[in-house]
Amino acid sequence: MSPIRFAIPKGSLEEATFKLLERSWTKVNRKDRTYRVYLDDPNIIVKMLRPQEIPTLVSEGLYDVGITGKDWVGETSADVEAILDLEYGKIRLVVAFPDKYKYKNLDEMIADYAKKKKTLRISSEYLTTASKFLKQCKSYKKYYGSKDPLIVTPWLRLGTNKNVQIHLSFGATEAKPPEDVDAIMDVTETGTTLKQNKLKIVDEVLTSTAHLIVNKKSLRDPQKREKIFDIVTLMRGAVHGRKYLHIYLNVEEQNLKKLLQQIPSLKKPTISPLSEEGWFGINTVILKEDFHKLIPKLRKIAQGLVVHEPRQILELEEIKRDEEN
Ligand SMILES: Nc1ncnc2c1ncn2[C@@H]1O[C@H](COP(=O)(O)OP(=O)(O)OP(=O)(O)O)[C@@H](O)[C@H]1O
Ligand SMILES: O=P(O)(O)OC[C@H]1O[C@H](OP(=O)(O)OP(=O)(O)O)[C@H](O)[C@@H]1O
Repeated sequence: MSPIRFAIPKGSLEEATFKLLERSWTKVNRKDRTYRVYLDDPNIIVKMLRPQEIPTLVSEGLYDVGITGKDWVGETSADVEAILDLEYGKIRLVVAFPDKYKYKNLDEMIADYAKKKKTLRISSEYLTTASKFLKQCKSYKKYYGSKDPLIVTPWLRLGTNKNVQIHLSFGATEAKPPEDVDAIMDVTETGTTLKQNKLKIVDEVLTSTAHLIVNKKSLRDPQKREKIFDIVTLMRGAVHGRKYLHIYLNVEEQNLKKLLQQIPSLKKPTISPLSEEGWFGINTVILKEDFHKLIPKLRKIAQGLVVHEPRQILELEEIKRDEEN
């Protein structure tokens, strides 16, 4: 079988991606400056690329699988299957402008600029998302109909509506208003950069997290499909595992029933007799967020609590069902 080609993101998703790979496979080696990564599986060839390029590379079949932000899958309109939400790299794509402006949202700004015949300039890395967002604004439709906003890049200009312009940003987008542009469409995580640049969020365009994406043709190839589902299984186990704790505790027989009424589990807790009569060991997997709520109860009826963070929790039945569909 030809190996599976796997593209992973370089940049702000990089660190969390490596953490997840390390939980999913047992060895992850990285060769500095070559952007090549080696897993303990010779049938997976991994390379680091910019997340903005990954959806197109996967849709064109240069890579079978990739990790990138869902925002860039939409921006590039790549025909790929977003098979697994990896639940990190959580951001909001928002429209923002100087907090001293009186407009409540972009729609109001479009209307006012149109009335005053002023050119509206927006800076963004997300050219198609910005264009689509503008075109669905009520006042844009009212003043400009279905005309495409002018997209300005150093190489190309697209669209006919010179009154509303989207300028390609190469970064530091928040620094541009009010002198260079009137508004921005940019990613925010904590909101700090916007605040420090005295900008306010006026519209939320989308939210995004990192996803595992797959080439649709590879998914139809029986051999590749098998291997892709191995990857999905391992990574889904790691994503799932992060949310749980594996706990082990000892309990006296007289408290066993009470404990079982209170303790959560994935299916049912395992009960094993200890070598001392009248005592039992309980093994169970609980949600991390439930742990602190359990402590006051456990303190009163259990002994010797051991807590582990599971590397992976593999819901094999569920994954098998997905694979068969
Ligand atoms: N804090 C963040 N800032 C920007 N993008 C983020 C952040 N957290 C996650 N992402 C995701 O990372 C992807 C963009 O990658 P990256 O941040 O490397 O590009 P960038 O914004 O051009 O930044 P840089 O040029 O600093 O590397 C998008 O899918 C985006 O949703
Ligand atoms: O809401 P916050 O937590 O402040 O984070 C958001 C900022 O982080 C990213 O910038 P990055 O550092 O990647 O630099 P860039 O502007 O060159 O993309 C993003 O483009 C925002 O500018």
